[in-house]
Amino acid sequence: MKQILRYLKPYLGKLLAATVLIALSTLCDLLLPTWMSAILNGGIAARDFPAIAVRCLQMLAIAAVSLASILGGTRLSTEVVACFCADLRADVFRKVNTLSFEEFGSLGTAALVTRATHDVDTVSWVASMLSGTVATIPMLFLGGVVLAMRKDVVLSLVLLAFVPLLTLIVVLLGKRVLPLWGKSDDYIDVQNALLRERLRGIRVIRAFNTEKREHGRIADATHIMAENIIRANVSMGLLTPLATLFLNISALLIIYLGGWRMVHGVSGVSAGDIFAIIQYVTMVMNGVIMASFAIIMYPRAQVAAGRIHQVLGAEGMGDPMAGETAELHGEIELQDVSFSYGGSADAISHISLHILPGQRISVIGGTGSGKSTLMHLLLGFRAPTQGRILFDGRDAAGLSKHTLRRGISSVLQGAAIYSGTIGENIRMGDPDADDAAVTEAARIAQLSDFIASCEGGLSYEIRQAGKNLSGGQKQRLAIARAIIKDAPIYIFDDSFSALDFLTEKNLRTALNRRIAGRTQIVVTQRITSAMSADCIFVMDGGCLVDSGTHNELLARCRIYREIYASQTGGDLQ
Ligand SMILES: Nc1ncnc2c1ncn2[C@@H]1O[C@H](COP(=O)(O)OP(=O)(O)OP(=O)(O)O)[C@@H](O)[C@H]1O
Repeated sequence: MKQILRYLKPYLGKLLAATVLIALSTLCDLLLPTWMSAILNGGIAARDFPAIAVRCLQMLAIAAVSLASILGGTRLSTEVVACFCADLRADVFRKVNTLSFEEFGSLGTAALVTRATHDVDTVSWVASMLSGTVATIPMLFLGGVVLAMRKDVVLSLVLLAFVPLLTLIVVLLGKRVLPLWGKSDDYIDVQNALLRERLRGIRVIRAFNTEKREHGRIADATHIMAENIIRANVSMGLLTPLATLFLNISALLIIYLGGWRMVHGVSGVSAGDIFAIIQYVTMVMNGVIMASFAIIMYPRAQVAAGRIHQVLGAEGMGDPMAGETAELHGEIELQDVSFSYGGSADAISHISLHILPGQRISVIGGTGSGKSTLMHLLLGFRAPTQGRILFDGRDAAGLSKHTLRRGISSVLQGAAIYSGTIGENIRMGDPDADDAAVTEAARIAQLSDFIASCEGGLSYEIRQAGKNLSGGQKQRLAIARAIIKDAPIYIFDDSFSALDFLTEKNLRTALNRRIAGRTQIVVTQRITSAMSADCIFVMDGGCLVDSGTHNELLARCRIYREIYASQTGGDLQ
């Protein structure tokens, strides 16, 4: 919690001002019953109208100060809480960007969304407490008790009976609802993950007509959460009626006892005093409810803070070589590289290869043979568990992430497209590119006709994740984004699979012209996409089984020949 509360530091001035203003408003509220009692005692009872008028004006002034200060205080407090949440969310998002793939895997995307939304909201309750109620609670409690006692000590003792009872009830309710809240909070991750996955795959669900079954699955998952929330809210719903009951009983007791003492002349308490004491008892009880509620809420906020800290405190990928700035020239060497995702088998096993600057490379292999994993290692997303990767003879471990990312332009499998315009999506590759450069990249990616057909051209709005684009349009847009970046190495991981033969041919011709002299690695399962490369690497079961030109491999590599035969219908040679 301490680390999370650090986010209030920039707003300490406003927080303090909010606290002072809200405290001032509470002070005014505490004065009002005394003034009212003075009107009843000194004005109404004495039939002194000028005194009544003066007191009324004074009360009006006090109420006006109270109103102005509560408005100002609430405004500041709201601002502090909103900024606190915004800063915390921004930091969670910033941290998420630096998480390693292992951390991503262990936390899960849905949980990360929950941390940045629901958990931040829960923790923001502490911020709002600190920027307001923190002063109100002791003032209501102490002020109420002292001012009530000043009127009549015996009548004020009613508080002694009801305050502990009310506290006990709130604490018991808290004990009951806290685990229920905890369970429903835990379930938010599960629910988010289910919803996210199902919404992403909504087309498949519709295509296979499984809406009913999926609906049932989500309903089952949310049912548990709903059950806990209902039970918690029903319990908490008891608080207001019980508090009102206690208030009414205590008011009756004060009136009864006060009336008895007044009639029997036991004390000099007046009707005005009895009225004021009832008001103060109400204030004290409100203070008690607020304090007890704070005691209940704090552990919940603490759990949320711990969950946020899971993200903020994560080690992240880090960059031990940050600050290092080398220029890559396109030479890549792998020396006995292996990589494991943590399972028993290596995803990549003892791979050694050498790529010269400017070479056009294809990596071909069956599904799951380790092609994408190999590309992720080159991009520095993961580090080899064994062996070395060298760029221009320099160990990649000695290069900064910045050097690697500036030196390699890539289209990853499943081309990610973002909401925004076509132009904005392409410019992600080079934010400084002018319209002419964007248009040229789009031309090479065979997107010109599509862009011309879109209303607004480059300004055409793409919906979230490219929902209004076809698979081939998404791939070409991602290719345009990679092309616009000027880099010595280009990686295309399964980036042409959604293109028809002619479009791929035209695109590859224009691409080869554009990036001639740069190292080009095309990962593919299609023989037609691989065969024109200077060198083809054949992968199988995480191993590099052979490498060479198309003709060399046809002549000597059984796996390559099988791939060739299966895709061209040609006989095995
Ligand atoms: N994040 C991951 N966690 C655990 N195992 C993984 C992960 N990603 C891939 N693998 C495993 O590593 C192996 C290689 O996967 P990879 O994605 O590199 O293959 P690929 O050749 O690119 O396959 P495809 O052509 O189907 O994309 C597979 O057995 C796969 O199950």
